[in-house]
Amino acid sequence: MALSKVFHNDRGELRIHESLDDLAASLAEYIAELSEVSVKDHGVFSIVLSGGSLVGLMGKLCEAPYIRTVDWARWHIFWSDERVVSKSHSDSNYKLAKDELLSKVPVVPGHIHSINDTVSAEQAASDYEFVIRQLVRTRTVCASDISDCPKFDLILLGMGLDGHVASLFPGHGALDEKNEWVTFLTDSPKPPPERITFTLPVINSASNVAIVITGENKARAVQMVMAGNSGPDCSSLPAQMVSPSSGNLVWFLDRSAASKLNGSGFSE
Ligand SMILES: O=C(O)[C@H](O)[C@@H](O)[C@H](O)[C@H](O)COP(=O)(O)O
Repeated sequence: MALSKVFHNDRGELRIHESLDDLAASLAEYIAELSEVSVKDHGVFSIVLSGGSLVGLMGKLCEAPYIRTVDWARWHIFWSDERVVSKSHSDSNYKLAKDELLSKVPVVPGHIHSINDTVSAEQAASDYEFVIRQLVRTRTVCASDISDCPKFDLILLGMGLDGHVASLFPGHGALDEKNEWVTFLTDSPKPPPERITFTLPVINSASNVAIVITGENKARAVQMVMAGNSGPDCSSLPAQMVSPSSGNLVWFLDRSAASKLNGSGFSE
């Protein structure tokens, strides 16, 4: 059992782990459990990945016992955001997940829903939304009962130093998108500039959202997010806007990322 301390506050459940290894163990256990519950409930596990360090931290899923016990054939895999580059490019979130996770577990290739990498960012966003709409129509992905959005079983997010999640950056217009499920950027402050991203209504309609943050360099951003402080332009940080309407939010932190949180009023 991984060593972690669990706290609750109005931002959800906070799990603070002694080490990266403990965090990786706890994350694998959490994902495997949600997979089991979702497959039992509706026969599918719809899981949404992000880029960055997250995928590497999911590595224990490729090992015993999960490699045998997870019902991989029921997984449908999506991305909360993707860089609009070729799937073989080192910036591709698809390539990252394929190399570090998906090529090591028996998922069904037809269940890996990556973007069309041969078109513009705008077209890629619209094509991706179309694919998801079809999957909601055929009930592969559940529909939200409180919004016109899909209800993914689990959306996994990382957080940048500036508090961004998916490709929703502080002060960017994509944060205000209310109608589209997937939008696009051609001016991402973090390279590469062209990206597609799930919008906040989609993220906040999920059954479960987990935000995974590690490292000392994220401690200040974590402190700001948890304290409800705003960014330099006085607006909320994107990570603060993640608040599933009828789902659960869990923050996975290591001790370094949580190092500035002491005394922030969390209750065990
Ligand atoms: O495509 C992307 O750029 C990511 O999806 C992005 O949102 C990432 O998750 C964060 O920047 C955290 O990345 P790190 O964990 O590597 O800092």
